[in-house]
Amino acid sequence: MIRFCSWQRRLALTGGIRWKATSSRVEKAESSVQDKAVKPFSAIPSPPGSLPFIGHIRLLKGLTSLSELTSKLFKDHGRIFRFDFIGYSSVFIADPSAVEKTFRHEGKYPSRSFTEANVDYILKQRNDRNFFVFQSGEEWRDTRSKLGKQLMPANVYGYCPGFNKVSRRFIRNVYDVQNDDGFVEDVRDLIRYWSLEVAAHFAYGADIDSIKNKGGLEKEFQDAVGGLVDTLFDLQTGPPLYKVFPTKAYREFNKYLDKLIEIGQVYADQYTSDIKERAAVSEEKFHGMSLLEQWLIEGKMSAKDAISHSINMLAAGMDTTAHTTAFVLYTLSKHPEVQEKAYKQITSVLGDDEEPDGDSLQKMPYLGHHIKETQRLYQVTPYTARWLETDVELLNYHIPAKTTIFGGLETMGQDPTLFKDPLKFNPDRWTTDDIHPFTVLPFGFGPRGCWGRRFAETEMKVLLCQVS
Ligand code: HEM
Repeated sequence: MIRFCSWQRRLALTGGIRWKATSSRVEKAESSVQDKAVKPFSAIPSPPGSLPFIGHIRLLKGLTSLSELTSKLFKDHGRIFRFDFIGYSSVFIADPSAVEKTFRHEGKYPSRSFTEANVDYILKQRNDRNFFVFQSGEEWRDTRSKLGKQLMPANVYGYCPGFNKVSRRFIRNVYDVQNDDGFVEDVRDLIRYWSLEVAAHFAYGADIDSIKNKGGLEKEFQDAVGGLVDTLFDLQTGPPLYKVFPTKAYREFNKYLDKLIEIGQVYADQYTSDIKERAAVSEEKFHGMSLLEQWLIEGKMSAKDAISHSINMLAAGMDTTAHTTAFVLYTLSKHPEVQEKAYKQITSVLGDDEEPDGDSLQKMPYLGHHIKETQRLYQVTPYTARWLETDVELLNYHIPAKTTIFGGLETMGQDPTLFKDPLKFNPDRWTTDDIHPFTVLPFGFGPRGCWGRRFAETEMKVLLCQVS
């Protein structure tokens, strides 16, 4: 097994803020639940100093991680607090039953937040509304229904041979950067290459060697995805001045999106040129074909839409999976007992030189528990988000319709009232402990939940098998 150094300090970029609930916080939360009278929205605890229209915007100044701020606010206010921001109020909750209730009220067209409308506005200006993650209402529902078939287990498992190949290449790359003592200092770039290569495999059927192609399209793609995510953050957390003039964030968002579309088109031209000849395929052959090929062959959407959705999958799956995988390897390196258990399970299912496929992966539940436990402590997104069309009552407070409700995943994942010994890394808790299902939701929930969950979990399990 490859030995990884522990890189906790350097990797704790977005999550990993640890704190212990103080008794006053828990008491405060419990007392509010015990008081049965429903209180008005204005009574929800909130940081002081909210100004007209801009609200608490001053608290965002100089912030590099929103979760840093919200962890503090949960500590200060308990399980629910209100945050005012450019004319809107959002509510943050750290209670699994309240998170569940929010999802149960999400309606036919779940929406993540009012900021979706901001992105929708920009896409309308571009006359470019076929990006799945940003779609809403009937348009979103229609797209999602057209993409259902590709999520079937047989289809996802059909990519295992490609995932194995890319994972073997990752290991070879890791060996290349090992030091004389057999340790690897920093594998973040290699993990990002791996996640781009697996995503390019299922999205386009591309076989990319990022190290060999250094400086090529892959690097441009990664930079564009990173840039897009950063500008999205700026667009969503600043006043919508781009409606008045093209702000820097607005121009950059468009620049990165144009770049992604350009690269998607290059991949599409390169890897689907023989699509017409392959149009008559049996169901069995269909599995294992790239997403783009399948969508083009199915013909339920235009080629332009199919290309946009394939870029969307690549972009949505790349950094999320890389981040999670970095921490999966980190927790593996930190906990020899976890390595041992994973190794035993893998070798009890796979023979020498045998590679994992859908059947064998299903016989390795421990790998799933290891991933889930990693996600409990090291979240990609520290919140779930929903914007409801109807009023709802949460934790004895009235929440009016059209309020964004954020579920504090990071806070709940480390809450000692929800997890025994919460800072202990223990994958076995997922078989033994009684855990509320809405406490750890790294992929969100429901019809608007992560489209690529099965892809991500399969890729990571294949990598774990290859690493052992
Ligand atoms: C460990 C890796 C990943 C994590 C942690 C993750 C997490 C998430 C989360 C939290 C959401 C929002 C869900 C909600 O609002 O309920 C989401 C949405 C989405 N994810 Fe992932 N994701 C991962 C990998 C992937 C991959 C590999 C793909 C593509 C194959 C993908 C495609 C999407 C898409 C398209 C959406 C938007 C779905 C919609 O709006 O209907 N994700 N993801």
